[in-house]
Amino acid sequence: MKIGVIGAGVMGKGVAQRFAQYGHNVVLYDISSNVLETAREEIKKNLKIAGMFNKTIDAEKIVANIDITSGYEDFADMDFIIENVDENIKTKEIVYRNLEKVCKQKCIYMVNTSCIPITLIGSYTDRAEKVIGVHFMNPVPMKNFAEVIQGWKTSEETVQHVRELLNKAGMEIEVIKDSAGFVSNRLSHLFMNEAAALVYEGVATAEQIDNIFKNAFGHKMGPLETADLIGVDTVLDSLKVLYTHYEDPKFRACPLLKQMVYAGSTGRKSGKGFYSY
Ligand SMILES: NC(=O)c1ccc[n+]([C@@H]2O[C@H](COP(=O)([O-])OP(=O)(O)OC[C@H]3O[C@@H](n4cnc5c(N)ncnc54)[C@H](O)[C@@H]3O)[C@@H](O)[C@H]2O)c1
Repeated sequence: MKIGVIGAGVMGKGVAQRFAQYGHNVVLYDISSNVLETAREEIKKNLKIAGMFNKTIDAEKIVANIDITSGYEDFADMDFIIENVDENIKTKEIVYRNLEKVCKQKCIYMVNTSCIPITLIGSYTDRAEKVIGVHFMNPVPMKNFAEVIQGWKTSEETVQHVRELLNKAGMEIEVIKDSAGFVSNRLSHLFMNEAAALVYEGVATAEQIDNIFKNAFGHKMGPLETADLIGVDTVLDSLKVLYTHYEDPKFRACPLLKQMVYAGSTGRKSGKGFYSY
């Protein structure tokens, strides 16, 4: 299959790597030339590390399945698009309007989003029946599960095609109806936001909160370790989407998250968040 991957940040790089590993031809695009310049090298580095534990992984061969592009023209012949740009409705709208100008009518759009309703994204296109949410988990090459979201107009045929593609790429899925934040992030963002509020109020340190969470509930990671892994900026963007969509104060972002983003403390990707890396 030919797969266009849009956005080469935390998620886009992981998505490109997974599908290239499963033998697909991947075309990767990002609006930032800096991001694009380093994307293939970073993917190759990750594959080389993975290759130390799994001798069947041939980093050079897999990376050869990934082409980099600096424009939309190369997406004309794609079977699937997997979009991973910022969690910002305006940014995503621009991308889908651009895709509509070039992609063949049979192409399925897979929206990787933390919270944005898939029915809304479908409204930016003339193919809402072929628009589906695929909420990949981070890090994508290692997480063999995705939450799949069927928008109001997403067809059963599209669900079936995406199920096949993901199953063949080693992934299990759970298909749910459309709702901002879906199942995973309506729950997890309340945990992360409240954990940030506990730090903000000085009730406990990030380490203490994560330790209590892990030991009390048996989770592998605490909410603040998770926020750093996702990206504090992405968590904040997602809370904004949830707050706007539900108009419910329970999703109002803790001011500490905003200050951290202003300061560039966005978590693992910047080297500093609730923890230092
Ligand atoms: N980080 C996570 O753990 C996680 C998990 C699941 C889903 N998501 C979702 O995946 C999406 C991407 O998240 P991320 O963490 O990779 O973000 P990121 O900030 O790491 O990467 C986003 C990338 O999109 C690029 N971009 C911005 N505008 C663009 C445009 N118009 N065209 C092409 N590229 C553009 C940016 O340059 C950047 O490289 C978001 O919607 C996010 O909510 C994130």
